[in-house]
Amino acid sequence: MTDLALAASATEPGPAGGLPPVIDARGIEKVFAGGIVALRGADLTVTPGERVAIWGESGAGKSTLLNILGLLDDPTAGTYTLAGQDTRRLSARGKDRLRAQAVGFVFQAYHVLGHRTVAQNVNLKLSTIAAPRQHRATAVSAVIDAVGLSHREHAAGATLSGGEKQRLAIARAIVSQPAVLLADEPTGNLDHANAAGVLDLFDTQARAGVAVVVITHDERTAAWADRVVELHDGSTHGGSTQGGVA
Ligand SMILES: Nc1ncnc2c1ncn2[C@@H]1O[C@H](COP(=O)(O)OP(=O)(O)OP(=O)(O)O)[C@@H](O)[C@H]1O
Repeated sequence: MTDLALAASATEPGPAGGLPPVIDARGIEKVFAGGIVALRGADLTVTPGERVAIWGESGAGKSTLLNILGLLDDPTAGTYTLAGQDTRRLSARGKDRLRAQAVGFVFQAYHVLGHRTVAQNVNLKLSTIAAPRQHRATAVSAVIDAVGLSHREHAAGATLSGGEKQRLAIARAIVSQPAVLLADEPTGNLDHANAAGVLDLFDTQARAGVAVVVITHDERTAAWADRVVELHDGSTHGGSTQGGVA
């Protein structure tokens, strides 16, 4: 388990008697400019090591919720505690710091830098959290090995296959040992074998205590999750296992 996940689980046990949630979002509303209501009272609690799929039709608010969970956007109402920190109390800089330390992102479109090598892509994430320079090379090599890309460590990102790009994106997301991994359609561009490889890597993270939250339209990915949370018109169904807040 990562330090942040441990810190989050070191508080009182949750209402259900298990680990307290590392993600605890309640009554989340998001109204965009022009009055567009994307979320209307969404709830989501996720404990360390849990694998949660978020499922819902186009426009249901899935990406909006993921952006809020990843501190890329603020809710217009509701409370959100991430890794034990009430995000309403954080400055913009505090949110940047918590995001860099606690959250790893994986997107459908990979967002790999094509002109940088595999190792440089991963190393960039470590520079965002100011990791000690003497530890970076070892940490970078270890995660590149963990995702099965050692033979491509010095290849340019642009030369990787789609499956390799997504494994690189996962290496970059996990190198900082986040408490939470947030993924938006991570298997959407991949064939069955590569999608299964991505889910295997997520399993390894979950077993290490990382909370994994995945937006998906893919039934295999939904079947893989411990829990499927349905978003419908900005509201969650099954967002919490703890005390009926969903
Ligand atoms: N920046 C924005 N400004 C205004 N409206 C937005 C903005 N972002 C999203 N929306 C609207 O909020 C609603 C929810 O969008 P969101 O992208 O969260 O849905 P989604 O469930 O992820 O959809 P999809 O599966 O198609 O990606 C939609 O009506 C969308 O048009």
